[in-house]
Amino acid sequence: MNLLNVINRLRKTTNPPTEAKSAGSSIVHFGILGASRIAPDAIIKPARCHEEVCIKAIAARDLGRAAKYARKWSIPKVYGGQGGYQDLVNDPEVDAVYIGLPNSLHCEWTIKALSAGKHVICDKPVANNANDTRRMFAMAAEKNLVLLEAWQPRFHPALHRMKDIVDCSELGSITSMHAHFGIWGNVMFPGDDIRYHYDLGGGAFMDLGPYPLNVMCYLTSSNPTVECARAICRPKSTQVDRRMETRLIFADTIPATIIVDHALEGWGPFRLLPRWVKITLKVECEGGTLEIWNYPLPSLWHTITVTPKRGRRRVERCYKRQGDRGEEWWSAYRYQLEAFVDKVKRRSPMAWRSAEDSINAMQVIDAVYTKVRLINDFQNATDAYRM
Ligand SMILES: NC(=O)C1=CN([C@@H]2O[C@H](COP(=O)(O)OP(=O)(O)OC[C@H]3O[C@@H](n4cnc5c(N)ncnc54)[C@H](OP(=O)(O)O)[C@@H]3O)[C@@H](O)[C@H]2O)C=CC1
Ligand SMILES: O=C1OC[C@@H](O)[C@H](O)[C@H]1O
Repeated sequence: MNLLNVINRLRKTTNPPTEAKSAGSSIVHFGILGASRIAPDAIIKPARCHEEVCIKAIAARDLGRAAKYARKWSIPKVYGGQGGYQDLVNDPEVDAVYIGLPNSLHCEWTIKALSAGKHVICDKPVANNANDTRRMFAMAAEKNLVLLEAWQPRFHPALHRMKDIVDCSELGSITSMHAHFGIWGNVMFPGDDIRYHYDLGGGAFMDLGPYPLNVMCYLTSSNPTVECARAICRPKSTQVDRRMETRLIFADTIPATIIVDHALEGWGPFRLLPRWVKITLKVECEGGTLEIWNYPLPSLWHTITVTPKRGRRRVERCYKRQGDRGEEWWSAYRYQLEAFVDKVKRRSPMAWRSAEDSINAMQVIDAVYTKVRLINDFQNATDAYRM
């Protein structure tokens, strides 16, 4: 590992080069709903370096905000005001819609986009609950359109490498798993952030839980039952979890713990020293342990540490797999876009997150909230969008 190479890779990951676009009709034109913070990383920059993708339009609730965002990111069409989102969804020049709205709006706008005949990438968690998730994917299937929950680590080679290590005989069967995803939310997000509002589908487990949960489902090729859960709510809230601790059982026998936290404790004397993030995942196996650091954003930097009971400990990194498409500097979002376009074009993607993956994960999220009795009048939201 050479520091200059790492810096060069990171520079391209965060600011990718612009690819020449392929001829007209083969391009997938995207519209973006919401001038969100995540859209540049999730779709705008990946589109820049995908020869078959162009960003055609942006819609924001406020036209001025949409126009400013469009200027910043060189997006040709702008929609705003009360009907702005629907106007974008109706635009005949838009083939696919990226949804980076608050969680409580994912179902409504996915259904509206699918109804207008658009393919959809909807950010994680794909909905507020499993019922809505089922309806969204049923409609995508009925309309023969692609719907993808944007949980981007699933597309990154680092996770594929982990899965290979688990599936080969080197460490034997998994015996338990432990994950922690905590962030210093007070500094990273404003006090009125969407993550802190019950009505917008907020909560630490809604926001951070999908990462460790989905990795564990992927590694074990199974869905867990929820044994117990404990929530600590945000100050002055009885509905929005600041921290959630859960115990799950995968494949009937594998115990797992997941802790997510939007207000990570500090460290050192009196825990006064700040800590930005805590992202650990440890997989205990009969023949040793497997750990990954930075499973949420592996394209920035990650380590996969393999510690066999017999044999030497080693540290691996995997940004591109031999024989697969991709570049070392591709972000997980770029790998995700590659797969999405492959699906839209009826080609075989290198990896995929299926409807079942998303529905099953949402069922677990529902079950966690039910355990801590924070659930939930989310289900009521369903009626408003019933077709
Ligand atoms: N996959 C990933 O790596 C990540 C995924 N996410 C997911 O992306 C989504 C958006 O997150 P993030 O970009 O951080 O959020 P932001 O708050 O930056 O963006 C949310 C957007 O939603 C729109 N919006 C519509 N209705 C409302 C409302 N009532 N209140 C607030 N905003 C509203 C706003 O758009 P407008 O411009 O129209 O006002 C705003 O731009 C979430 O689902 C989150 O879980 C977030 C971070 C990382
Ligand atoms: O998806 C996400 O990933 C990173 C987190 O910091 C953020 O809260 C979340 O929305």
